[in-house]
Amino acid sequence: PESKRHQFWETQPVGQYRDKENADLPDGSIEPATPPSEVKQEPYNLPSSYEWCTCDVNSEDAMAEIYALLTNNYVEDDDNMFRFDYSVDFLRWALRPPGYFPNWHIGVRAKTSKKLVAFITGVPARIRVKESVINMAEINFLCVHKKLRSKRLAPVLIKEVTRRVHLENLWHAAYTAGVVLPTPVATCQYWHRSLNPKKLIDVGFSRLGARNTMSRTIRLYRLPRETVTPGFRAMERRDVAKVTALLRGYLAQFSVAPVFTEADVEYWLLPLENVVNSYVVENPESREVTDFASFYTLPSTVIGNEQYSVLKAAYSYYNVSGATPIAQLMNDVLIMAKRCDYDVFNALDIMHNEDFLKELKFGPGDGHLHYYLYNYRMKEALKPAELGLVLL
Ligand SMILES: CCCCCCCCCCCCCC(=O)CSCCNC(=O)CCNC(=O)[C@H](O)C(C)(C)COP(=O)(O)OP(=O)(O)OC[C@H]1O[C@@H](n2cnc3c(N)ncnc32)[C@H](O)[C@@H]1OP(=O)(O)O
Ligand SMILES: CN(C)Cc1n[nH]c2ccc(-c3ccc(F)cc3OCCn3ccnc3)cc12
Repeated sequence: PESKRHQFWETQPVGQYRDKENADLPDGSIEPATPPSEVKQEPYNLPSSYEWCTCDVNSEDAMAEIYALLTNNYVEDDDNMFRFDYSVDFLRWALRPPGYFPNWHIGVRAKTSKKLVAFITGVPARIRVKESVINMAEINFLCVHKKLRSKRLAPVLIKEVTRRVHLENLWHAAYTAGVVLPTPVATCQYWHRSLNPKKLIDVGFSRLGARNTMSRTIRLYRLPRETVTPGFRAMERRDVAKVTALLRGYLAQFSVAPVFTEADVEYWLLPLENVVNSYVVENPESREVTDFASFYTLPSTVIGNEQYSVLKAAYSYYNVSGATPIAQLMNDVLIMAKRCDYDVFNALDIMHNEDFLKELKFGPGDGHLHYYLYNYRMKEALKPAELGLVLL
């Protein structure tokens, strides 16, 4: 894809293909900070029939509009069989972390109909990149209505969120995408573990293996009702301090990872019904919290299937195997997901996930998720196992 031109991305402070020849460029920021007074004060120009709006995530109506735009126009898999169906509760959770900026929830409306036709968001995050801890923005939910595609609206949305992040004196960002852009800091593979194989085959997510019958396949993925690890239970507020210590210690080994405070752990990792599930292993004798595991809930719309309309999917989030073998810990998580009626459990090959994927009968997905940093050059791409960051 090096020959492919990136008219917009070539203008941005991101690793450029042409940098390859320039091996002596150091890793780190590409551009210096700009004095706040020099940051463009007014929004970028939109095509004349569109206008900017700030979406108030505390408003039911605004959330309904955001939900409607995304559920009909957001990310689909390569075969256009599934489309992410982020729930309103999930979006509120994803967009209001401690210290969030309301004006980083950016919409575009058609002036006449006032219809929401595009969206992009940022939330603040403290992320360590190698030895540097950087306050940055996590960019997500970039979406242009299907009817307005290929009109170069995305670069305007990206420049506008960049401008608003700059106004808060922040100069870096992290984002992920299924598409290849200049230039990934890491490229990960996603894996799927069937929990409801019959439904997955009926919707075309999985195919029956040549030498396998349906009943053999159902038996292959069967899970017990009960977890096996003594002290395995749902996380509670009283666990926040111990989970924070456990997680901070664990994430220190990765090249890119969030730096979580107790407030972050309380916000991002306490169970929230239909949004995030989290579990601890508390040693019955010592009362020590030795392990942690979590997943988030992100259903996908099944596009054009009479029998089913939604695929209930769980996504591996942050997991720490301390005293429990990671395959045993994650198998207990699979058992909980199956008990909560999930159809599939997804995971990326990041952190130590490779240590359980094959053993727990995950199969490889058909695409990749690329990780990006804005305004940070990293000459050598990272291996997925060096990544300790999960974006929603
Ligand atoms: C210091 C703070 C910095 C903050 C900002 C950091 C950067 C944040 C960056 C954003 C991170 C978002 C992360 C995130 O949300 C998670 S990735 C999910 C993105 N959303 C979707 O895939 C939803 C369905 N697709 C769409 O809505 C449209 O196709 C979108 C809106 C994707 C593109 O709309 P379009 O109508 O199809 O296309 P044009 O308007 O004509 O524009 C074409 C240009 O857009 C470039 N493009 C395409 N997809 C992209 C993507 N996923 N990231 C970045 N750039 C993307 C493309 O390379 C081309 O530029 P080039 O000509 O240079 O190649
Ligand atoms: C991360 N966050 C930014 C959303 C996002 N954007 N683009 C994506 C491309 C892949 C994945 C992904 C991540 C982990 C995973 F286990 C499966 C995935 O996609 C399966 C294929 N698919 C796409 C849509 N419906 C199904 C997420 C994303």
